[in-house]
Amino acid sequence: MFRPNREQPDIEEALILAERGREAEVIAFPTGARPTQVPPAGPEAPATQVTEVPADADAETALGEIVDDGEVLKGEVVRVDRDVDAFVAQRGDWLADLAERKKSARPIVPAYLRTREEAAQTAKWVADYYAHVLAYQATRAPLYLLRLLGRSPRGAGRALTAWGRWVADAESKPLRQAAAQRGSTGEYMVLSRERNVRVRTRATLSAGTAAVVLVTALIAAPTTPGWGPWVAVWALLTTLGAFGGKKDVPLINRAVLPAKVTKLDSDAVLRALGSLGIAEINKALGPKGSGITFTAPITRDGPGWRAELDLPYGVTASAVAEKRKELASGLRRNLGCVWPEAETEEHPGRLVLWVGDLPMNKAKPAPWPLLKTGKASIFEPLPYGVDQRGRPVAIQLMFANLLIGAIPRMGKTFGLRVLLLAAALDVLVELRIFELKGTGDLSMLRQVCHDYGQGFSDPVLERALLSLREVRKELLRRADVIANLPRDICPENKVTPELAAKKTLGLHPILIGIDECQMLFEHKQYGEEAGAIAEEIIRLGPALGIILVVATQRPDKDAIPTGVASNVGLRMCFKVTGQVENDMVLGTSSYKNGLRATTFTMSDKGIAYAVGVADEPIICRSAFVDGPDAEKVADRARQLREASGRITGVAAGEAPTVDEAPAANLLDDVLAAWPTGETEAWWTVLVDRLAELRPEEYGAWAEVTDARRKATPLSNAMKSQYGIEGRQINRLINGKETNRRGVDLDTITNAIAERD
Ligand SMILES: Nc1ncnc2c1ncn2[C@@H]1O[C@H](COP(=O)(O)OP(=O)(O)OP(=O)(O)O)[C@@H](O)[C@H]1O
Repeated sequence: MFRPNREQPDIEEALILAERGREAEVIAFPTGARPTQVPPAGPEAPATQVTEVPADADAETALGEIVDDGEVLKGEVVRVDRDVDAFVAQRGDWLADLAERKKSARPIVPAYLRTREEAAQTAKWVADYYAHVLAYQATRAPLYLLRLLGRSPRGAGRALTAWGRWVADAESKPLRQAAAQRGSTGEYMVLSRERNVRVRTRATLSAGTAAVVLVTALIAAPTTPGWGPWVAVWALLTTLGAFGGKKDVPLINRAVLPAKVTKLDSDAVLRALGSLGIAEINKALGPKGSGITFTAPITRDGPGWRAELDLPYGVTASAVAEKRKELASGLRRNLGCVWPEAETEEHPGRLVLWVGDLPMNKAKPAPWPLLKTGKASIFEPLPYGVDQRGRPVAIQLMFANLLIGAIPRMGKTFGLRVLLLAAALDVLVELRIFELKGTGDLSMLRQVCHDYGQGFSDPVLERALLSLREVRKELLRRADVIANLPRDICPENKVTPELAAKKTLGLHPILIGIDECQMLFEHKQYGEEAGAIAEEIIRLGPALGIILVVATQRPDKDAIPTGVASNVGLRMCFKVTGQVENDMVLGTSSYKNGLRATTFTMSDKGIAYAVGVADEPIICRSAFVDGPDAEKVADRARQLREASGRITGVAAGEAPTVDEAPAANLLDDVLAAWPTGETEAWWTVLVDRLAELRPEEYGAWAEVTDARRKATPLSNAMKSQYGIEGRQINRLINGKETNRRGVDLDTITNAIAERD
């Protein structure tokens, strides 16, 4: 706003003023095109013409408009919002003010006491802290004792000097000297007499005390145990040692605290922010800078510390998050402990810095809530894992689709399995699972699957395509069913929990999970059609209760059809190596916006960026559910489904399960690969020999290093195709007894005989 002063018609001066820094800048008043008359700021403010500036106009435009009016306006350029502020203040809009203050009101119950877990974590931290300090000082106690002994001669000297000075009444000496210098004989004599009396009394007192101590010692000596004098000498020496201290060398060292129990303080935070190389922050922290404000004291928050602060104007929290490594260096903490985030409910410059006691990958994994008991509902968020602060993370799969990407061995299948197990615990969900690597990581779910395939041979991939075709048909049927339902039953034209529960409508949720989806989407014959159906499911499925979850260890445009990659709502990216893969999984420009799964290290297993799970992207770690536990959960899901009569398809034996069905006969191959002279063999040994025999058929099985996972595809195939169960076989390996599952040669030959 420009407030004219007609006595001095000099527009140039106004322009200079306008150019001179913020104070005199013409600021656009965000009212759109409609002019608003703003009341004067106070009684001294002259009644003025208000020149309105469009919301998007810059300073030059504003001044140009003034000249166009034909008037030469001259005067002080003032900030529009100054008047607005004054106006609001005049109105006494205390309600708005209160509402604003409420936003930053601190919680009544401190964060560290909000839940039982958080209180327990805080108590543990306090206990750890004091235990460390205690142990630290206790181990140094002998050193402190030696120090005291070393200082005792000095202490003895100081004590004797002080005692001598006291007996000799040294403190009154300056007074006597002053009286003598003034020639004040009377005063001097009085002081001398006083001193003599005092010296006599003190000397008598000292001698008396010494006599009492001596006599007591002599009386007590016969009854004192042998160590008594030593203790007395020790006590004397240490007391004298305490008197003999040096100011610059403290007796007791400050406990050196490990990062685990070191408190985060504001100095460390500011030092770290100052080391990021962000000019505005450095300016604010400089001698004439405005400083950086902590909007709340640094507190415990879960197993770590939380600092909340306003960055300087124009600096965003994501700019700081991008420099996480530098921040960790500035804080002298492990990278896995430092998690800067934006406080989304405030402004982009509000930074919440959470610094964990332990790196995320070293923290004890939180137990999965559904591990031992419980059912799930796919309409509710499914328990998945925890975020870096140890807070539970749940993922709402219903009405969404999920894409998971990572380089191999970072926890993609474990994460996928947690979600599939949770979905299996909702009896309404029809599961169609294809584990296209063939290692059997999801094989425990076969017993609850409507459709299941394992491996990457053509029959498995074809089965996966057929399943997608079936789902596509189902998509069309469901669209019809929903369109024909009365409004009061289906008000929002989408599947609800009530509709899903009505068996007759057939609107139960369907979850298709494809691990290593690139095997299917890149297939010469089936890939294109599978990709097209997947896209269709991604776009139309959510409202119709159909969910697609795909995971890949090679996130590129061939592995994931563009339509899938760009339309999927939930995304999880474990470690990847480059920006392209990062953006492929997390969405375009994610890398630029600071979501960098490339910064995860190889030991960050199970840790991923998750987009779409919460309002803002989060970092989370999947619950650790290993193979045996997963088997138990899947068994429980089977029981739940049996009890509610929801076993269909493959699980009910209605449709053929498709495994990595080798082109040749597996039984014959096992016999051909059998180690000469052996009557029994481990599955793992057979897998290696099969891979040698037919690398193209069995090569992938042998790539797996983990013994249990390596054995699974073969043992599963033998069981499902020929009903052959393995057994434990004990072998002496390097002098050590080792137990693994395997099979007897007789079992194989009998099965061949039976077949033939
Ligand atoms: N949440 C977790 N916490 C700790 N370790 C984990 C977690 N999730 C996975 N891991 C570890 O990471 C290893 C690899 O996991 P997983 O098999 O899921 O990897 P992947 O990405 O699917 O690998 P691939 O692509 O080769 O199949 C597992 O053996 C497991 O020990």
